Amino acid sequence: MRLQLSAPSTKNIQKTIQVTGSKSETNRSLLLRALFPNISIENLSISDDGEVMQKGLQISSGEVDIHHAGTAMRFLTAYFASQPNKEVVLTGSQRMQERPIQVLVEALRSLGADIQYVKQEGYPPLKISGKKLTKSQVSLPANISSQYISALLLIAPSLENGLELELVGKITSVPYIKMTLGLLEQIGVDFIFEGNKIKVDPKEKVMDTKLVVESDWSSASYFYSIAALCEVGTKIKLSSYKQNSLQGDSVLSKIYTDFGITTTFSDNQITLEKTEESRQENVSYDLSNAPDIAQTIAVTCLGLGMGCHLTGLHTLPIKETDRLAALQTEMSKFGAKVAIDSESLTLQPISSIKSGVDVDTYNDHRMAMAFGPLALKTDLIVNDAGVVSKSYPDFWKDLKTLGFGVSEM
Ligand SMILES: O=C(O)C1=C[C@@H](OP(=O)(O)O)[C@@H](O)[C@H](O)C1
Ligand SMILES: C=C(OP(=O)(O)O)C(=O)O
Repeated sequence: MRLQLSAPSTKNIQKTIQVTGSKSETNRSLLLRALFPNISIENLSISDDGEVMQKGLQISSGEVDIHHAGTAMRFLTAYFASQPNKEVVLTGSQRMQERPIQVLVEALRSLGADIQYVKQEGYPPLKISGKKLTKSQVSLPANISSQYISALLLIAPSLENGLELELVGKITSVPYIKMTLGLLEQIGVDFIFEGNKIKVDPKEKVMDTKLVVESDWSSASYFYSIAALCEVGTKIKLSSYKQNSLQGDSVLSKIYTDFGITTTFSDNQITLEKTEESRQENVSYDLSNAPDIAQTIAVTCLGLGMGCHLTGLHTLPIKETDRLAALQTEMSKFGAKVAIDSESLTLQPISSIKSGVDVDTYNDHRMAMAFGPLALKTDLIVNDAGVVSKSYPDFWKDLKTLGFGVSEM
């Protein structure tokens, strides 16, 4: 699907949008419910990643294909490895077969798991023969992906001796680890997280517990970007959000004050209001705790003619695409000057951007969604726009609700 995007007739938007549940909270909650059946879940993410996780958890033998879903790949690897009587081949899209998983496989093997690489050493697909894991101490690098750590933490309470993790190196994407621990806390699991050690106690049964998934903050980022590119007075309300979020991307409410956006929380809703024009020429952020909003922020800056220096982006090259390279290529099409290295991106301020650009999306939902708001500044085309279904299938429909021109070519 190739979409032509154009600006709404008014840049003073006053609308309300219901955003689907967080895919990160959803896929954790689903795994916990598979281990502890008296958990119930509300506001599940309606998305490809949530769907493949639900399907994967129902399978006991044969092939499980999780497409592009990183969390499903990592969480299900730990799940199947710890389930006696289950034997599966866990596979995914071509890109998933290029996303590393060795750290998790090594950690699980050190606990006694039986996991074989089907094709290339260190990468999916994996042949997993589930076993009862009785060892309880594991050490693993923490600087590549926090999902390996969350995967181990999620199965930890179901192991007969619990689990003690030693995290080696600088811990990346820390809020996602805290999100996992936050959910364990909600189901009554005891743990200690001190320095580079996490200890999780075993738990045989949990009380009847309802996990209510908050809507997705990474998805909210595109509305922050839209509000920032609109006129002062714009108000966009999003449901269902709360002030004490488990999601690290809720840092958006602070970051976007630099772009003139004030966030107010009330009755499960946030209101994003553009209260002033941004007065800064350059901004800089360390996004090692919030990697998924890097693309949004970079494109907001491009639209506002601002420069930015984003650091802590060392995980971006191994996500749905190499996001640093993809951002550089696509922003350059608009006339931007963008420099990247292995962990940062620098955008120079520019006074005007080119129109009629064809944005390529590289099978990455966030490439499509990050560039969408730029239609407020210039007409553009988004190629393979259906990729948004990974986390936010209604994204284009919701853009139409805000008044954007969205037409298939
Ligand atoms: O645990 C999670 O739900 C996630 C962790 C992050 O990955 P890394 O830890 O690999 O940075 C994030 O980018 C991803 O979208 C979701
Ligand atoms: C990196 C992402 O997802 P995952 O790693 O779960 O595929 C994302 O949604 O931005």
